[in-house]
Amino acid sequence: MRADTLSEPVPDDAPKQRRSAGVSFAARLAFEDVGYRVGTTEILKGISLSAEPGEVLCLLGPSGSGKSTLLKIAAGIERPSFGRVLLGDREVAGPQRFVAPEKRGVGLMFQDFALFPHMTVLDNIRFGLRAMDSAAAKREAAAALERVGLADAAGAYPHMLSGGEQQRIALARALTPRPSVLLMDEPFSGLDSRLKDVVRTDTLQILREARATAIVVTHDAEEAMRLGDRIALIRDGSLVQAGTAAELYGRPVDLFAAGFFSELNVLEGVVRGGRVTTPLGPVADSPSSDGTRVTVALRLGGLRLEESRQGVSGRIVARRFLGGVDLFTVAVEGLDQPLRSRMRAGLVPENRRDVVVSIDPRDVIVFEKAAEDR
Ligand SMILES: Nc1ncnc2c1ncn2[C@@H]1O[C@H](COP(=O)(O)OP(=O)(O)OP(=O)(O)O)[C@@H](O)[C@H]1O
Repeated sequence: MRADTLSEPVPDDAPKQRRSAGVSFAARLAFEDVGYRVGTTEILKGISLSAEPGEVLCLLGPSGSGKSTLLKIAAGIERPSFGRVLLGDREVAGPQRFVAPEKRGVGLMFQDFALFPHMTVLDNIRFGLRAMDSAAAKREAAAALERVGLADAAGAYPHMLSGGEQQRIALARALTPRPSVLLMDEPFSGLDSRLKDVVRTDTLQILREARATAIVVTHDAEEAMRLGDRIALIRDGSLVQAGTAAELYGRPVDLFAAGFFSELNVLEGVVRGGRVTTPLGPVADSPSSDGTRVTVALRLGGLRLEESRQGVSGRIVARRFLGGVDLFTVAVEGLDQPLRSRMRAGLVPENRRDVVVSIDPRDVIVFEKAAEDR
């Protein structure tokens, strides 16, 4: 695992309160129409996006969508083929300008955050403060260790620490030189799921205390929702949608965005008399004209299986107990594919096969065909 910082070290005469408060000079980082090509392959296709000072922005997308490349462009590890990157008011990459990574004052924390195995924890953190006089660097590093709750580990070597502790050391190391922006690529991917939750929560708290601007790459929508003040969803090198978790979950721009945040049933529908009609009956209002064909996404939690209410008949063909919920597969007349439903565990009796299917309108998202085809 590797932790690195590309920040310029804090000068010796830095104000004392910076040391004790652990506050960085958070900056805005903006991508303006950033593109990246390798040969004729367009890896990033003109991305405009910014992280505001003190904000945690998550870059979310499937594997190969270009998230890491965008982060490397922010760091200065890659040069954009076109467009600009601004750090505060300063252009750090553009057609006529390229600021080297070590001159940008950004901190990096990548998935392989490799602490130096032959150095103690304290020395690992001091490494990022090489230009500082030794006593000041030691004080600074000790304060950083305290901030991440590992003051007692100063003399330990990395192999003596758990994965989560190593991750916190790496975070301390990246933050100690007070980067104006911290760039993190899948920082929790090496941790098991239980530890991940704890370390993620700790990390968010440390970022808040440091008031750092952070850009975090992840392919996990839940992680992005937990961490990000805003989320930028990327697919095939393009920005699909940026906004808060609630905006992306509640008003996804297309089926891809909707599917990234929830498991869905997808149905065909058509507008008749101001209502979207499907084989499950009318599911939503629509301002579109009669005959407009639409795609209906239905979150699994919004499909209820009941005994006696009026509605469309279905037959349970499979059922799985998942702890707090049961997952059902239900065949419904008029639909080629069975539907899936998630219900609170135990609500549907074990021996029930025939059910009536009803829909919670809050879990219905309608896309006109043009949006779906985007
Ligand atoms: N220097 C390069 N030469 C050729 N292809 C590249 C280069 N850099 C990136 N790519 C390709 O660009 C695409 C985007 O890569 P990138 O690592 O940015 O994706 P990602 O979204 O971070 O994926 P992951 O989550 O798997 O790391 C991939 O298909 C990758 O193979």
